[in-house]
Amino acid sequence: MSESESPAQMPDDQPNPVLVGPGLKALKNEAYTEATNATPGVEKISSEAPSYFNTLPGAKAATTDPSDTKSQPVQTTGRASSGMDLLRRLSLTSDSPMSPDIDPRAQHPGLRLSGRLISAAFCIPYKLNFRSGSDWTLKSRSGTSALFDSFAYLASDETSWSHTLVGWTGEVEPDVDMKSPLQQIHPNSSVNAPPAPTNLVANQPLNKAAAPVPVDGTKKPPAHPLVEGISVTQQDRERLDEQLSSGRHGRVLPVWLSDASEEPEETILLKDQGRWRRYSERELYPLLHYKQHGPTDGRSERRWWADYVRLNQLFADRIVQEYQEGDVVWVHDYHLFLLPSLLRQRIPNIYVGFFLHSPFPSSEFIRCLAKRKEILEGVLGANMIGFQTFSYSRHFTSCCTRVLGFESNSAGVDAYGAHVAVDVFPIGIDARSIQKAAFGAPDIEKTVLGIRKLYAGKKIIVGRDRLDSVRGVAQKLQAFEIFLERYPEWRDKVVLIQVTSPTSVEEEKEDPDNKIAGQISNLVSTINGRFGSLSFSPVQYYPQYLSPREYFALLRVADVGLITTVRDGMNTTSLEYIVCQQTNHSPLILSEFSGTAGTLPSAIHINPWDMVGVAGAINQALNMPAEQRKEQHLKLYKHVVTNTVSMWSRQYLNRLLTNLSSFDQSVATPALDRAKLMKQYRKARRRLFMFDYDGTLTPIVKDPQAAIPSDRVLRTLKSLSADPRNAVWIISGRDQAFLDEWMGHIPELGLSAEHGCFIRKPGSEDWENLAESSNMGWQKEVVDVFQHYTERTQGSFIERKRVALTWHYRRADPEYGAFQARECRKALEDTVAKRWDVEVMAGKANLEVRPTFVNKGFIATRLVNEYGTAPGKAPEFILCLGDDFTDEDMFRALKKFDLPRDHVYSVTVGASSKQTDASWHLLEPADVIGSIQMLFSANQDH
Ligand SMILES: O=P(O)(O)OC[C@H]1O[C@@H](O)[C@H](O)[C@@H](O)[C@@H]1O
Repeated sequence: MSESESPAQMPDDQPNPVLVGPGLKALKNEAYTEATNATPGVEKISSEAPSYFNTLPGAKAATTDPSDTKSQPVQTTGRASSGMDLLRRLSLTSDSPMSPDIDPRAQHPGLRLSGRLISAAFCIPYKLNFRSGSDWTLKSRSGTSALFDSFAYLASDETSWSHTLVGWTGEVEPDVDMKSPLQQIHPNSSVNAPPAPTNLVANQPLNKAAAPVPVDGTKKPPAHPLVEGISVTQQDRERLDEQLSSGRHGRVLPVWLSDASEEPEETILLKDQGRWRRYSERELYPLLHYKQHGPTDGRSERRWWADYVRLNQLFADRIVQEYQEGDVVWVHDYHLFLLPSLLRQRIPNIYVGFFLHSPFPSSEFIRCLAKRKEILEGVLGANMIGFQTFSYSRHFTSCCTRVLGFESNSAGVDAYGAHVAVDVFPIGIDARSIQKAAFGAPDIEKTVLGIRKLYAGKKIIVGRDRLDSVRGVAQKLQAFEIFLERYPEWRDKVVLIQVTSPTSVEEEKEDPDNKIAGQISNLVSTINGRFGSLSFSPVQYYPQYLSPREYFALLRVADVGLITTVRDGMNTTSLEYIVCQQTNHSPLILSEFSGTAGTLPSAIHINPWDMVGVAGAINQALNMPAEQRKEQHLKLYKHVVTNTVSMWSRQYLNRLLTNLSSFDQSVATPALDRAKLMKQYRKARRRLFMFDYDGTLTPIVKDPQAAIPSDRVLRTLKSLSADPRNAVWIISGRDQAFLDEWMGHIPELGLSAEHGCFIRKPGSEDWENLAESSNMGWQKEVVDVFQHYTERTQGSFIERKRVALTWHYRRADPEYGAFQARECRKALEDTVAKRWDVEVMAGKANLEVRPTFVNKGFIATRLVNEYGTAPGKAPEFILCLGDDFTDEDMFRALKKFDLPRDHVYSVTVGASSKQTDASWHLLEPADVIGSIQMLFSANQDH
């Protein structure tokens, strides 16, 4: 995720774990994240420094304790609102709690909600240190701070949800004396040792790592627990469950990722723990950020994929164990793309939302992914998918159309007949706690003064990024060099303080050459060599984690905030910077490639690839008059404090529930009950089968002529129709020639062509034309319209049948084809359909026109009527299967007969959430044949 890593930015060896043992003791100075939503037993930081509001002239102190979440906004007087009034009000309202949510159960009575919300995120908000048999050590996990704040909000009294967070434990680390000597120096050394930290203010190395390691030559070196694996017993796991349940994020259920087979074993061995992130962080993360790999033999990728599937399955298992009817599940981010579908397979009516925190690129990138189908289908199991910006959502819907052939528009995707809503929710931050940390944390004023003193007389440009190639640090340095070149008046008067924390990207972490780090340090040396002197270096580069205090102090002292990311889902650093600038009003230079850009139009937007443009923007920002800075900051600030992370959570959930209410999910179609079907099949002596062809007996393929029946299908139909008790019909939109050619050799089959225009009875070779008497004058007009669109839609073509006409766009560009089909349909409905009695039908990547008086429902009715409907005459077993809109006519026709319910099985092929008149569903054509073979072989046994 592309949120900033604050507030927990310290490296793991910082001596300030947030939570230690079951007592959940928080250390005062670093635990600001714990301050707003105090957990019993967790000590709060005190906030003595004046809040922004209190520092404003004439402002009335709202409360004495800014951490008091029950504080109320101050009422402003009746005079006209000045900018300052607004700021004052915003400053306070952002800090005051929102009124508790209205209970979603009251708002959406039709949904039968339980009031419980299960969030699924890749990792729990803590890093775990483990020693068998004793308490776990829990530290705040860095990164995705906004998301963790959202969980805290959902678990707080401010909402009526009962919240449970399900997440992976993350890489469990052994407690310090279980580690190898190497591990004791750099706890991260299995991954990438952090550089020796330096103190930002004193600029002195704190190099603890330089201490010599005592070596006892008489002892065998200890086994490396991260290599050998860590064994965690059932009791250890239970102890952790207990420790986790009392934090500010509410109930936290850890997912244990291991190779243990089905049932969780008594003792779990955690080994090569990094493997669980490999597929998502090596394959998905780069691609989502527009980076493509070179070709490989694909072996490693297959292994990573297997782990990715297992990871998602283990999450599904954990959630299913926890699930109660009416629960809402909210899945976060690309590590869990498969989870929505895995959940839906097991709980068809489940309410699931998904939110992607990273960018979603153009389909041109996604289509390069070997598992593109699985990934898209996985996430389409959700009822609603949220994105940070409109362009990401647009890319997603377009991808579903291009890669999966699903119809989509900006409101959502029709996946197997189910509507999956797609919407945009730019994430915010917890402005209130940032404000408190930046202005109220102990010693922060000292740190601010320290930095100012260090760079007295200089303008300070601040950059804080992760060292991923997509964060644009190299672009920033290059632009800064050009700035110093083109604007010599600023030399010696400006310093760029650039802080980078280690990359979070698996692939880059393990790059032995550390290319990006090398590139950055070369650029820093070049700039300092060119423009520095013995006493001053214009780039101060800190490759290290910062403590929250240093981080916020840095954002406060900045004269310019500079963000040049080349891809970023959101970029919450920019939002935190705005909160920290409430007294200075320093401008923000923001890359147009960050998700935040769309919501912050008052920042100075730059294209990070245009170095000269960025250099100009730096000059503009440094020269900006105070009044303009204030005015721009006011607008930015207003956005940040009104669009907080709590607001984001609420909006997402409200929209999800509204969508669920409008597409009645409670009527999800159940999977065909095969046992029931078989029972009735065995009992019945008169049985009627009606099969659609395309999409039911064969999968939909690019070229309609290539959709020929497989041997398995033909054998099944032959065997089924050989039983004299069975009447078996194919009721298709296909023409007689096609049906004759591929199924005509089975004499016992009944055939109906062109959506009911023709029928060929079992045992006969002649076709009856039911549309004989109708005037076909409409055909020429339809062909003319089709022709018009064929000429303008590359890859489309017309299929002329005897009566019905079909325009196919399956081989055209999917989005353009769908667009043209809509236009074509409108043109037909406005002209031909007004003059003639014909129906225009949208099929799967086609448009069909046929006379209105015949349809598949008419044939179904006729076939049932041929038996007669009186008891003893009517068929005792009817199985009718179809996949598309035209087959719904059959399902509707069957509903009109007054036959016993367990005698009639109407089955749609597609998702359970499809809007259909069928009573049952099967997922795909292979399941249709499987179910029929089951009946047939069962019958042979009897
Ligand atoms: O009704 P079915 O069997 O699903 O067929 C629908 C359409 O499928 C297309 O593939 C055929 O080219 C059309 O001619 C046909 O009408």
